[in-house]
Amino acid sequence: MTVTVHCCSSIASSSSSSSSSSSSSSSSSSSAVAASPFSIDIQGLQLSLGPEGNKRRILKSCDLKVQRGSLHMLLGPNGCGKSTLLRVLGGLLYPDSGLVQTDEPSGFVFQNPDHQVVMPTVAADVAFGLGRYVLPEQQVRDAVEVALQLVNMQQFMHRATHTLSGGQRQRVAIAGALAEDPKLLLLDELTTFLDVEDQFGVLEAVRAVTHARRDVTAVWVTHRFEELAYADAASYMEDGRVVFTGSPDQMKARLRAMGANVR
Ligand SMILES: Nc1ncnc2c1ncn2[C@@H]1O[C@H](COP(=O)(O)OP(=O)(O)OP(=O)(O)O)[C@@H](O)[C@H]1O
Repeated sequence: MTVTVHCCSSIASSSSSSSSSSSSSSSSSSSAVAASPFSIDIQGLQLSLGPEGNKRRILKSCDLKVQRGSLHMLLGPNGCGKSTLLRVLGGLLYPDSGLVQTDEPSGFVFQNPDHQVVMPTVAADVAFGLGRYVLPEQQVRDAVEVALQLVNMQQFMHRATHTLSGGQRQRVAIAGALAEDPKLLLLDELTTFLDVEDQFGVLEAVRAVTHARRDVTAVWVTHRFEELAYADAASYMEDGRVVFTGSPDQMKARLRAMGANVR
């Protein structure tokens, strides 16, 4: 039997892709993740995707460990499986086999903030996700304020979202995820559409969150090697598996050895 574990609960998993946004079910409790320094521990993860009868193996015996409270970057060529791995980490896809242990809950932020920042004002947008819980108004207000402070956007609380820059919108999207108090922030190519100033503003915000809240881990998918300057550690994926994990300097050395132009 293959056992897939998300945080402290285990799921017996024998088949692949599902698309639930909730990442775990109840059952036997284990403190394996809470007691370990790793917020992510993946071993031998295999996942196939595609139409029934024509599935393709996307993740191939993939291993990954990520230190709790770190900003961990995930790099690799197009199509190597970075986003798919992120979706497994967030419980949006279930592996065919392998062990997946992650802190929970997780919050996603995607490439295009226009798909996530949907409310007319910043405060309403950050509070949006909290709408599915029954919470006192003051608690929602406090959560919104704290989340906006974490990304240094508190002064924009009452601004109309359509007046924000791309980077500011990304930070609002991150605050929206943070308002739900995730332990894992899953960030997929957030800076693709941003100019340099916004790019580094968003990175600063994410790094500040992981440094202020040592129980929050961020996994940041990127193609931009200069962003390694903000990472605590990084992994490189190729063809469905993680082939290297190291410090930002070790990653840069590896990329240079592969012929990449990395300063
Ligand atoms: N639902 C799906 N069905 C079939 N194949 C899929 C599905 N989702 C992703 N794939 C394939 O899985 C492979 C990995 O995709 P993924 O998006 O994870 O790569 P990536 O490393 O994030 O790429 P990029 O850097 O271009 O965003 C690709 O070949 C993609 O076509």
